[in-house]
Amino acid sequence: MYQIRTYNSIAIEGLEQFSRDKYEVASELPQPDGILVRSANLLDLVFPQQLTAVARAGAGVNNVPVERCTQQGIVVFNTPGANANAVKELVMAGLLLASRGIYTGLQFTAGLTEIDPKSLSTVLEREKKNFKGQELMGKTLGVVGLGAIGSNVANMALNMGMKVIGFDPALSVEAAWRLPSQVQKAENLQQLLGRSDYITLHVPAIPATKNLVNQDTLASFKTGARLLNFSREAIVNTDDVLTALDQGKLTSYVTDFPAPSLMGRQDVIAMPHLGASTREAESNCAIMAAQQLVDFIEHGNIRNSVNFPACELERTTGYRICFANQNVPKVLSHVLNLLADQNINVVEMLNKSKDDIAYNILDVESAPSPVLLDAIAHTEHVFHMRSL
Ligand SMILES: NC(=O)c1ccc[n+]([C@@H]2O[C@H](COP(=O)([O-])OP(=O)(O)OC[C@H]3O[C@@H](n4cnc5c(N)ncnc54)[C@H](O)[C@@H]3O)[C@@H](O)[C@H]2O)c1
Ligand SMILES: O=C(O)[C@H](O)COP(=O)(O)O
Repeated sequence: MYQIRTYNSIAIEGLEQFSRDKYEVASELPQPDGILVRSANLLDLVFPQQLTAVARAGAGVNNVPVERCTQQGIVVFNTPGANANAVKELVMAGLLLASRGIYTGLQFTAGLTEIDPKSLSTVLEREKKNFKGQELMGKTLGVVGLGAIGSNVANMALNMGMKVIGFDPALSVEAAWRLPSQVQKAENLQQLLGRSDYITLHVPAIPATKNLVNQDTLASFKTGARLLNFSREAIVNTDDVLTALDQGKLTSYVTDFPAPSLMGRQDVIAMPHLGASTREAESNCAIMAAQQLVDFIEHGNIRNSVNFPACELERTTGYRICFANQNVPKVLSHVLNLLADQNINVVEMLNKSKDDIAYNILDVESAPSPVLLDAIAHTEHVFHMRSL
């Protein structure tokens, strides 16, 4: 039996991907083969010896110690795009909340519990001027990061009659194809910030994006701009945003990652990390993460890993050897020689690399002996080996 340890509650549709005759899935397993996680913080977790994979049912992997996983031969997966529509829809709500007096207006009407019903309409009509807003149509939205979520948001904004300008220095070819031609491409962040009435952030939390919005970049914003952060807390310097709000540089800040100092302000709309919290997104992410985990655990296939190369091979024989090694010459040829020395024929094989890591799948004609497998596992530069 394989063991899968869950952190966070994972949608049932995902858990159903693990057949009961092969898998034990629970939140309290001491020696898991795989981990399934959402936002739980694994940064300080000591990983058990036989752990082979961590699957993040979602996009951001800043709660997973990816570098340490790589060093320990643990493959980290995420689920690109599986919750993008959910985030896009909440960004749409965020744009409206930042534009109209919805939030303050609701607070006002909620406080009218004691009012005389006969005067209600008079009071509402008298006070509504306090909650006047502006329309999105014709305004410019700056989208920072044009990946799965950013490109969806750009499309949505165009459909709402907004102009859209985008910035993404590392746009993938796939993402570029998804992007509507009406999206203007900013040459740099500063240009985007200076042209946008609304700015929405859709970048990963990585060292390069830490404090991306800070005192200096805020200086490039149009006065009165509105900022939306559905990415991560670390991408925005909260103190600098508070100063910008106080000085009127920013009109409002909508965030899915509220810091304590942001609470209780009328110009901050703070949500409790709700971006991916829809039935559909939770299910999509859980199914995708679980299927990737099963395919890796049972067949060694790698799809949507953030630290290992993509490597998928249809099974051609009953004997499969998978191994990972430092991406240096002669490792694969050494392993092939070990197999040849034992008269073991390779029927199909795939070798892929990503940065410093190479990963190999070898389908062989006959059963490799424990001694041969041991020799492969101990080949110089090999740091992970499984016979499946
Ligand atoms: N609020 C939520 O619940 C929620 C849900 C999903 C994702 N997220 C966050 O949103 C992030 C983006 O998700 P995604 O699915 O669109 O990921 P993605 O990988 O598809 O897109 C991220 C894009 O950001 C770009 N990028 C990286 N550094 C950049 C920089 N310095 N400037 C501009 N662009 C840069 C990348 O090239 C990529 O195109 C995630 O990493 C996660 O932190 C939040
Ligand atoms: O990166 C993500 O996918 C989101 O932040 C969603 O996180 P969650 O799965 O904890 O809702």
